[in-house]
Amino acid sequence: MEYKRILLKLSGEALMGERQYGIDPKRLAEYANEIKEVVDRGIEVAVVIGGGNIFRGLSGAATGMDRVQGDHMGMLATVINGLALQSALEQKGVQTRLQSAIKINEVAEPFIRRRAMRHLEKGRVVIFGGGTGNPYFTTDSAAVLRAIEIEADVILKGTRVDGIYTSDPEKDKNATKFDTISFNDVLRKGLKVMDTTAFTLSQENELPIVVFDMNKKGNLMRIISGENIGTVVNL
Ligand SMILES: Nc1ncnc2c1ncn2[C@@H]1O[C@H](COP(=O)(O)OP(=O)(O)OP(=O)(O)O)[C@@H](O)[C@H]1O
Ligand SMILES: O=c1ccn([C@@H]2O[C@H](COP(=O)(O)O)[C@@H](O)[C@H]2O)c(=O)[nH]1
Repeated sequence: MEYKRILLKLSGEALMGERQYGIDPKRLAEYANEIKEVVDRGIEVAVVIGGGNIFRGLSGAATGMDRVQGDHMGMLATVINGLALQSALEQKGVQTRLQSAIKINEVAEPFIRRRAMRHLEKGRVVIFGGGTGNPYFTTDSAAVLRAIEIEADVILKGTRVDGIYTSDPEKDKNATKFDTISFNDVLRKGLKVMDTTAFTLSQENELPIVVFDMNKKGNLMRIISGENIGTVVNL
């Protein structure tokens, strides 16, 4: 299928590059290049970015912090990453808007669906920060929610693994990769590459997801050009 409007989910953790914490400017610039290539092709691009390189609510809860408080910190972390990506894209001459699900008006526009769609029509990259704006969710769920709202053709989940495997490939070296898999199979087999809420929402709205390795140069453009890389999750 030829994509006109995509929702790209970027992992916050991947932004660390070789570091243990925070943002690697080299990795950020690489991601900006990948996105620019696609924008220059006339594809409308929205981005949801994670916050795992800075803070996750669950990690906070594990050390005794109130979960909701931790989730608020996690959502703020995604805004920080959104600002960094915005800056990296603008350095390359790509027009962008950052919209946040939590009000932080001095630094980002509030999320307004119609406005986001208008930005996309004008060729601006719209970065959605703040996740869904609610605790107990993840940015994977935010990615699916925003993709449905803006009527994206597909969710491209760019991560550090090259697709969905029979089990976590970072833990099991015998794991094998799926080229395609149904939502039902992902859920039945309990595959963990995205959370269940995100997969279920995508399935109910018949929105396909492609999981692919974002750290390999040119991969985003390969998907746009119709190459079969990564794993396609469909009905
Ligand atoms: N069956 C599986 N196939 C592929 N990857 C899997 C599987 N099970 C678990 N994973 C793990 O899922 C992760 C992919 O998710 P991703 O990199 O987006 O992390 P994330 O926690 O969502 O990032 P962030 O929170 O920083 O945005 C990989 O680290 C991979 O090891
Ligand atoms: O809708 C949301 C999205 C995110 N959070 C919190 O932010 C962190 C970082 O997001 P990741 O998806 O893990 O990258 C997440 O751990 C949550 O604590 C949220 O509360 N609501």
